[in-house]
Amino acid sequence: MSEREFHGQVTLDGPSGTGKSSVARAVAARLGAAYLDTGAMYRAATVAVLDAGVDPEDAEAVARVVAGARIEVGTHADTERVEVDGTDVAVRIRGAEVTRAVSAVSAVPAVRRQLVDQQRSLVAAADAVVVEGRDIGTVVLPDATVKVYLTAAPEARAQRRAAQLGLTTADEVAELAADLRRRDEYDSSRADSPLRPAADAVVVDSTDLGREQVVDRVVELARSAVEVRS
Ligand SMILES: Nc1ncnc2c1ncn2[C@@H]1O[C@H](COP(=O)(O)OP(=O)(O)O)[C@@H](O)[C@H]1O
Ligand SMILES: Nc1ccn([C@@H]2O[C@H](COP(=O)(O)OP(=O)(O)O)[C@@H](O)[C@H]2O)c(=O)n1
Repeated sequence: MSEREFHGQVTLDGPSGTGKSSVARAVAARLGAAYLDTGAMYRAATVAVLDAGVDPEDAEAVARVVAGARIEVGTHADTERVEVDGTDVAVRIRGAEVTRAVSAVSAVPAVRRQLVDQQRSLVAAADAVVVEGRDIGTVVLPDATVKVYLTAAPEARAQRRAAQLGLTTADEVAELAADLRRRDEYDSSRADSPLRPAADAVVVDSTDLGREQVVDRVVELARSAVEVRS
């Protein structure tokens, strides 16, 4: 099969800093597939919550605000479009304020139901798609063609994220590592759709792999899944 003949869904789940976004974009480009960043949707919902002046831990208020927000994301690997009620929030969703609050917002079941519905509609519109998040293989697309769960050692993840954000001082890196630990804990222990590998996911540990090696591995899995099917 040529890479471009892939039809189906590739899911990439895992904690922060394992390489999901960069790998998912590159795999989508290689397969000629659409790309969906579900984390960006939870981050956009968090912008709406913060702008409404609501406490991210107040589940009822969070659900109400998000139900009234229009969250739109693009599905092209090479351009990022994230909007809340028509305002571009693509830069703001990566800021520290949103990162601090996003795990609380995404633990609210009504928020998850709303965004999962939206994610499934976006996926249904694509013939081939790579979707990244925390619960894609377990909840959003349980019948996906290929499921990958990315892991990496916590120190490697913190180093990568620090380099990406241009953080250099030991204090900044320590603070970031603490934030990753806190989010891992929050995302893995929530009652609704906790972060964990699907039973049929292939676990790829990227600690000692370069980004391109991970991309090759995922493309290879997509290629063999289609060959097995045909
Ligand atoms: N295998 C890898 N080795 C080293 N750095 C990587 C690897 N994969 C991704 N990166 C880099 O690590 C940073 C975080 O990756 P990203 O894709 O944003 O992770 P995630 O979406 O899982 O949080 C980025 O700067 C990315 O280029
Ligand atoms: N499918 C998803 C995607 C993200 N999330 C939440 O959204 C947060 C941000 O996701 P992200 O993928 O942008 O995070 P990073 O890995 O980029 O740091 C996560 O910490 C989860 O709390 C989720 O609950 N379910």
